[in-house]
Amino acid sequence: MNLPRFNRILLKLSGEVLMGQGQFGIDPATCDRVASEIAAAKEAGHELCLVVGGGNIFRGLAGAAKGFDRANADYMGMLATVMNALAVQNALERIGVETRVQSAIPMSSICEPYIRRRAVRHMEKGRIVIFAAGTGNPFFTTDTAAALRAAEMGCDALFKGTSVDGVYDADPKKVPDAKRYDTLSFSRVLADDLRVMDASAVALCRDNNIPIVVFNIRGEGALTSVMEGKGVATIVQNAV
Ligand SMILES: Nc1ncnc2c1ncn2[C@@H]1O[C@H](COP(=O)(O)OP(=O)(O)OP(=O)(O)O)[C@@H](O)[C@H]1O
Ligand SMILES: O=c1ccn([C@@H]2O[C@H](COP(=O)(O)O)[C@@H](O)[C@H]2O)c(=O)[nH]1
Repeated sequence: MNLPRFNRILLKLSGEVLMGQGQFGIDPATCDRVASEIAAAKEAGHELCLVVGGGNIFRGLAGAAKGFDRANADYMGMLATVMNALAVQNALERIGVETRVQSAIPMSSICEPYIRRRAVRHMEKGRIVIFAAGTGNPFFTTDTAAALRAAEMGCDALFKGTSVDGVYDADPKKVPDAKRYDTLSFSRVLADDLRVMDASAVALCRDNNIPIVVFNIRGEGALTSVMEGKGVATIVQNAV
């Protein structure tokens, strides 16, 4: 599909994708591949910031289902996103891309605390800012953190790099003949309860008029082609 060219982009990287072919944890080769595609997007003139998920390590809801206190489990999930952020930072810096990690939960020995104006300044200097620890609050996810940071950083679009190639009329992992959309409106996603992203994240993007591009980031070159406005993706935006 043809996507408009977006200048400042928040890329939400699924934690699960960082597992590569594994079942858990962080695959260094996958981090390297994603990093080189991010570097190519930067070279092509995009301004980028990242929010990294934690699903490859720990999800609060899954922890709560096993008996952990929900808020505690969510804090564990947020800590998982910090590990992923450091892994992605490492991969980017190995290929010469300047980065800063900012965490919504201050941990000053490891990274900077989240300070919006400082993050904006880093971006103006051409650094890629990696936002860790989600929103810093339990009962949220990194999708909502991505929408929040996209709004705060004045991004033109939120790209959700995940393990499905767009938004379907039902979960394609459960319904094999689900139909994929090329474009659809925020209100349709919410009304039809399409769960590729949290409703709170979708509503935040709708209210701030930030289009969401959902694409599969697992394939070699997937990020590059979607950044170039090609490839398979679904764009969710306000009805025109
Ligand atoms: N209508 C739908 N269209 C597309 N995907 C859907 C839909 N409903 C549910 N999904 C599911 O949403 C998932 C993507 O979102 P999810 O929140 O699980 O992961 P993520 O945010 O990419 O990663 P992580 O939690 O690992 O950081 C897909 O794997 C897909 O199975
Ligand atoms: O703002 C936030 C963001 C995340 N969490 C917790 O972290 C995990 C991992 O994030 P994913 O979005 O699932 O990748 C999430 O399951 C929550 O438990 C949070 O509490 N607040």
